[in-house]
Order: sequence, then C-alpha cells, then structure tokens
Amino acid sequence: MDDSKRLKTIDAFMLNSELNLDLDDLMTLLAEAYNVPIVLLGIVGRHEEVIKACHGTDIKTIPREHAFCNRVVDSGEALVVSDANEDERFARNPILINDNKVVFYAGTPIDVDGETIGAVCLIDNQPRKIENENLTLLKRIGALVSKHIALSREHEMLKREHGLIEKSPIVLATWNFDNSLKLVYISKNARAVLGAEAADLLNGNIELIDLMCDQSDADFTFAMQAHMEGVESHVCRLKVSAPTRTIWVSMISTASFNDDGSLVSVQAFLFDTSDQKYVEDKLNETNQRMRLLLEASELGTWDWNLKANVNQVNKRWCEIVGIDYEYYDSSYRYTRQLIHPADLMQFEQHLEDHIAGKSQVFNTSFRMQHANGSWVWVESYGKIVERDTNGKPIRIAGIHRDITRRMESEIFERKKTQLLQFINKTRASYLESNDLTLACQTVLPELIDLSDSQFAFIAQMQDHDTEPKLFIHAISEIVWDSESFSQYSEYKNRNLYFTSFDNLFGKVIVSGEVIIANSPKNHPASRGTPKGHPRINRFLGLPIKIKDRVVGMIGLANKFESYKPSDAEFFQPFVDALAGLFYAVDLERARADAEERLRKLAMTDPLTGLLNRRSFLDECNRIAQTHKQTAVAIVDIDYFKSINDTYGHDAGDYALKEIANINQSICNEHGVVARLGGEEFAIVLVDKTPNEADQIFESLRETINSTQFNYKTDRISLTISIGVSYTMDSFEVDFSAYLSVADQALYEAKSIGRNRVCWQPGIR
Ligand SMILES: Nc1nc2c(ncn2[C@@H]2O[C@H](COP(=O)(O)OP(=O)(O)OP(=O)(O)O)[C@@H](O)[C@H]2O)c(=O)[nH]1
Repeated sequence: MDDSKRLKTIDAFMLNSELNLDLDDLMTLLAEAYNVPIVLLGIVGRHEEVIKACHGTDIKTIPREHAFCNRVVDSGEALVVSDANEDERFARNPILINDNKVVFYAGTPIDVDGETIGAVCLIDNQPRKIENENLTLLKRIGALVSKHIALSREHEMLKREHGLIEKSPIVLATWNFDNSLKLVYISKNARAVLGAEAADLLNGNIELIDLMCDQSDADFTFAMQAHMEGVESHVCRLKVSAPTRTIWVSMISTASFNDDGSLVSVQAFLFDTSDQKYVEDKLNETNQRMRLLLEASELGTWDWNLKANVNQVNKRWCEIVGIDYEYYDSSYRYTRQLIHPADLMQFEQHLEDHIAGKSQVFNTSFRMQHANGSWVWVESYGKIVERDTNGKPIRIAGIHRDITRRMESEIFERKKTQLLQFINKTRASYLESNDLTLACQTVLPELIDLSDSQFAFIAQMQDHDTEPKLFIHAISEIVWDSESFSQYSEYKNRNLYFTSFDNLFGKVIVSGEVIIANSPKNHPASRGTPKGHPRINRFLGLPIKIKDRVVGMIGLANKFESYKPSDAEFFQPFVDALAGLFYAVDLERARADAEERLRKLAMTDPLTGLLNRRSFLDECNRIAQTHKQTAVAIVDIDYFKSINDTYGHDAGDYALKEIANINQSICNEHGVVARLGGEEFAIVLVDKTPNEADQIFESLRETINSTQFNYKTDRISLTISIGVSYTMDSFEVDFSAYLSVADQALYEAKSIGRNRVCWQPGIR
C-alpha cells in the first residue's frame, strides 16, 4: 500500500527519541487495569516499529513485517488476536517479546492529522479474551494518546522555532491588548540583542521603552499607538542603548484584531541593523561630501531615468545653460532641444553605444544653447547606474563640465591653422593653374565650412569698361527656377556678373566696409531676395581692397549663429591674400596687354598696318606647312617718286595707305598682304592655279589703274607693276629666294612699260 502520506506525517523527530512522550506511566496504568504483562505504544515507520512508551519490556524496535501493530496501521482499525497460535496470520510470526511469543494482542490505532501512525497495544504470552466494553475503553485511550502525540509534536515544533529565534539576532515580542498593550512574550535572546533579560522585561523590572534613546522612545510609542488606532503593520528604526554600545534596531510589527476591529495583540520582530545603518550613514555622508565636492568643482550632475524619460539635474547643471533651477523641465525632450543640432547626432550615437554596452562610459562634448542665446560647450561624462531584472539599463547618471573657454580657444587655434592652410591652398591652386576663377572655385567649399555658413561667393570688380560690374569667380549652387538655372549656367561658363549695386552686397562694394546683417530683411540696404530664393537669415560681406580701392568682395550667408565682427577679423588674412591675387592678376593682365601691343608693333608696318617684311616671311613659312600651291608677288607703285615730288610726302603717304587697303580688300581672303618697304608690297596667294592667281593680280592692277585717289584738292592717278613667282610645292621653300624671283619678274614689268603683271618665266 502507498503509505507515503502517512510517513510524511511521522516526521523524523516523532520516530527518534527526541520526542519524549512521557507516557510510560500510562502504559503501566493500562497493564494494571487490563491485567496484562506488556503494554506498549509503537509508531510504525517505513521499516520498523519504534516503541515510544512501554510497560513490561525494554524492547525498542520491532521489524515492521513482524509487528502486530502494522496490521492496525494498515487497516486503521483496532485489532484483537486472542490466540496467535490459532490464527494463521500470526502462527509463524517469529516475534518474541521478553523471550515469549506474542499470543494475545489487542491494539487500537493512533491517528494524527487523519493518518494512522501507530498503535497502543496490550500483549500477553497466553491466549485471552477482551470484553467489548474494555476494547471500547482501549480505543478511547488510543484517541486520547493520539491527541497527546499531536500536541506534543506541535509543542516540540514551537520549542524548536523558539530555540531558533533565541539563537538568532532577531528578538520576537508579543504584547496583548487590554486597555493598554502589555508585553506578554519576548524571546530569550533579548539579552544578547537588546541587553536586557527577557524575564526582567516581562515582569516589568525593565520597560522596553526605557532602553531607547534620543527620539526613539517617541518612535516606539508612535508605532504602538498606530496599532491601537488600527494600523496593521509598521516598520521603524529605533536607537537602543545596549550595555556595551548603542545600537540601531529595526522593528517590524504586526497587529491582530478582533472581528469588531478591536486590537487583540501586537507581535514584533526587533533586529540589530547597526551595521546596515552604519553603511547607510557612511553612504549618506559620502553622498553629502560628493555633493559638496561637485558643487565646489563647478560640475553639473544629471541622472536620467530611461524608463520614465526624466532627467534630474542639479543647480549647477542649470547654471551652465543659464536656466532657473525652479523652472527646469526634467523631460528628456527638453534637454535634447538644448543641444546644438550639429552635435545632436554624435551625442545620441554615444548614448546609444553606451546603452548597447559598446562603451564602458558615456563621454562626449557638445554645444548647448544658453538661455541668452549663445552656445556653451559642455563635456558630459556618465555611466549606467541601474538595470532592471533582465539587465536592461534603466538609469544613467553623470556630470557636466562647462568647457566653453577651452573649446573656443582650441577651435580658434584649429581654425587659424585651417585658415593658413586654406590661404596657402588658394595661392598654390592659382600658381599651379594660373587661373584665379578655378582657384576660387576650389576653395569655396572650405570657405563655407570654415565660416560655418550655408552659402558663399567670391567676386571681383571689373570696371575696365564703362559700366562697373562684379565678376563672380565662385558661388554656391542656388537654383530655384529657370532664370536662376540659366544664371548658374552663365556662372559655369564663367560669364556671371552682378551689375546692380543697390542692395546688401552692393553696399559692401560701394561703402568698402564690412557689412554684418544678422537680420538682413531689416537692414536698410537690403532689397530682399528674388521670389523662390532660399531664405537668407544672416549675411556677412567682406570687401577686398587694394590701397583703399575696392576690387572685390566675399559674401557669406546663413551661419547657424550670428556673424560677429570677430568673424570678419578672422577672415582678414584670407581677404588680404585674395586682394594680393587680384592685384597679381591685374598686373599680369597689364603686362600681357603691353607685350601684345609690342608684339603687334614689331610685326606691322606703322603707316599701313600691314605685316612688315619679317613677319611676312614668318607668315609665309607658316603657310608653307599647310598649303602646297603658292603664288608670291611684289607690287610696286609706278613713278612713285613723282607723286611725292608733285603732291608732297603726305600725299605719297596717303596714296600708300590707299593702295594698301585695295591690296587687302582684293587679296586678303586668298592669302597674305604685307608692305616690304618704300612703295613696295608683297602678296602671297595660296591654293590658286597660276591662272586664278593671275586673274586676281590683274584685277588688282586694273582696280588701281581705274581708281582716282583724292588727296585734299588733288586728283591723283596711279598704276602698279606686279612681278610674280610661283611654286607647286611650297613645303620647305625659301620664300626670300622666291621674293627675289618675283623681284626679277617685277623688273621685267618695269622695263617693258609698267602697269602690268609679269610672271616668273616658264610658269604661264
Ligand atoms: N611718301 C613716301 N615716299 C616714300 C616712302 N618710302 C619711299 N618713298 C619714296 O618712294 C620713291 C621711290 O622712288 P624710286 O625707287 O626712284 O622709284 P619710282 O619713282 O617709283 O620709279 P619706278 O619704281 O622705277 O617706277 C622715293 O622717292 C622714296 O623717297 C614713304 O614711306 N612715303
């Protein structure tokens, strides 16, 4: 059968000798009453029956399988065996008590918690009978013994519990209420814990409240009063003067009440928590010291609850950003909106990394907006200080340090270095490309970056023509409609000019002064922006000057913060560098113009503007590279000396210029015309057959022959003679030699009557 439940009821102490039932006298009484030699009380365990009280034997245990009582336990009923010898269930039972076989047995069950755990039995070594009423009496005695055992067990358990408490540092106390609370129990360890004997406390020699010092007697009275007023449980901490030292005792008390709500009793645990209090005090002290230290060290503190999204800060934190502590809004959203937009992403990335466990600490620097509108640099250092049961961070705490001064000087130094590099880059770019526009375009993005602006342009004045205008070397791409698009295309083609100066940037040019407009629409010079143009919130115009003459400007717009005079000062070296470059470019341009003029002068005949002999020969050699058929002619005015003589030298000059013009108008499109000197011209015709060339020369001769040259009041008629040489392959030809050949043909023309075209012999 399954007797596990029953065995559970018979716990260890019931089987061993610890539980002294003190029932041996009862067993003797029963032996006498029933007139039997042996009476015993046995508890049947898993393997044996343990005799807990007996009369007439010293036996301690009986193997379970031989125990008659086991039958009682199995059936839960009383058992009477009048003669075991006659009963086949027991006939071969080897059990002997006092060397005698058990012959008579009458047992009644012992029931505890509804389980039969053993039996009280009468035993004899002779057959006997038992009257019914005697059996009933035995059963009643069995029931009484059952109760006694249950009570003994409970008593033992309580004793153990109390024993435990008495060895522990926890004092258990009970007060009963009868008009007032009276201490009716206090565990013995009161002496060890509170330094007063339990007996003294119980009989009133010592009052518990008298042990308490400072305000603790009031706290104790308050606790008891609270229970009398219906409070069920209460916790307080009491300072107690124990004989050797003062201790801190925590008291947890609970009250029990009648159905009508009237107080019955109060039970309390009192335990020494001095160590804990010491640690707490130390912690408070440390915290206090930390707080003072933090305040003295100018550190702001923050404590951010991630769950509630609330950021608690101290006064100093508020001071750093100029906020009144009383009006501080602890929502994280508020803190977030104080952070500079340019720093926010980095700030949140650091935070995320720390929460995700990627960094040991959260440590970053960023700008926060001060209540006065300026930006302060803050260094933040924090750490997760609390996690939930799943290990998820729920609190981060840290400190803030105002590092504005340090950062501003660091940034200023860094920017200064950047500016120098930037200026060098501009110069190097110009020197490398000899292209100022390209140099300006190259550095424009860095200029925007360095000035924290959104837009910028670099422009140079061009007033070589009558209308002054501003040439845009470089400008941010701002396109919002087709017109601005074509403007930007003009810029790409290096053809964008600003011509109107009746506006904000014009003011820079006209006044030659730095213009700072942090609210441009309110500036008197502002004419607004075209419809569709991105908003210009802030503007800084820097004039570029050479010896007080404005030669250009830099325009910067939409810095996140206000432009300040210090910005203009900061960029002055760059402005000067640009002025230097503008000056260099102007000088270079003037030098190139002069050179070009000189070159042209060296190449041309001053009277007629035609090429001179040397440049004519150069031109012929150039032509020879690409053209094969070339006719070379020398044109000479007939009897020119007599023109000079008759009409004067000026008239002669006039005639020379007129003939030069006719030469050009007829021959230029076919080749090159030059004046060789005196009244002699040279003409080269290219890609013409001898006949085609001859027609052109003939037409030239005829034109001059039929033209009347009017000089002042004089009517002058002229003729020319032309000598022509010709080559089919002009490559590597010596044109000086060909000129000589043409000269010979000219001589021929002169000698046979003038006003004619004569060819090199053998060509036509
Ligand atoms: N007005 C003027 N006369 C010049 C210039 N250069 C040369 N002459 C003159 O041109 C004249 C050339 O005369 P000649 O070489 O004798 O020849 P010609 O009178 O044209 O006679 P043929 O060539 O034989 O028909 C000289 O009187 C020069 O002084 C010039 O630049 N201007």
